[in-house]
Amino acid sequence: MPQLILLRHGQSQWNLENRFTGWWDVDVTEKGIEEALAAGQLMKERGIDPDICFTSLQTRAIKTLNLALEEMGRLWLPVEKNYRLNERHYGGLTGLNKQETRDKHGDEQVHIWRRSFDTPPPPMATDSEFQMSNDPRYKGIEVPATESLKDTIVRVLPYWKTRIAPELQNGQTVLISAHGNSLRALVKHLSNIPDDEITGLEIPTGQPIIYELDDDLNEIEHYYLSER
Ligand SMILES: O=C(O)[C@@H](CO)OP(=O)(O)O
Repeated sequence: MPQLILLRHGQSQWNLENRFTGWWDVDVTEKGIEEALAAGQLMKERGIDPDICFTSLQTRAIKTLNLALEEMGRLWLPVEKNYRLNERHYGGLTGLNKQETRDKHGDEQVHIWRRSFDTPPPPMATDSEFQMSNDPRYKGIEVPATESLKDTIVRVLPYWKTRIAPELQNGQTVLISAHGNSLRALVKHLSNIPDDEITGLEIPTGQPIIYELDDDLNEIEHYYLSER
């Protein structure tokens, strides 16, 4: 039966500083490194044995994957990186402190920006210091100015359908190292979660989530590996 492992990157520098991050490329912290190593150790202990891995174009997810794979003795596994697994683009909020933004705009407005299904944050200015449009990794890709969770789902799902699902259907065990919102997109799809419920799901950093799937990739069950 196909098995899928979802892993959110370990704590990032801007998770620690409580700043809106999105497509800005921050590294993992010391704690994030420890979380990634612990995730790898846990997967190794429990006999989780991926055949192929997918990740985003962002350092925090790539590094988490590499640290976990090293711990598992699996640095040699094939890894495919794609911007479609990136975090949701946080638009003009990128770089701002989440608490300061609440103090300025109110809890309700910030909650809408963070957790509404289809209301995107204000767009990022073209001359923002956090603009990623000219970053070489996004050559040929239209970097969004902002994204809602709905927009993120629209970008993630075609990649799931064309690249990831076929690997699972071929009997490969797949490990995906990604981000809070790109993983929400996948979890929503896999577990059939309604629009108004998925925004309430908080995915912890560095905790492998196992999806056991049937041959049509319908969920049989899912669980946090640490809880089994
Ligand atoms: O800042 C971000 O990019 C994300 C993930 O850390 O935050 P949020 O919890 O608001 O989706």
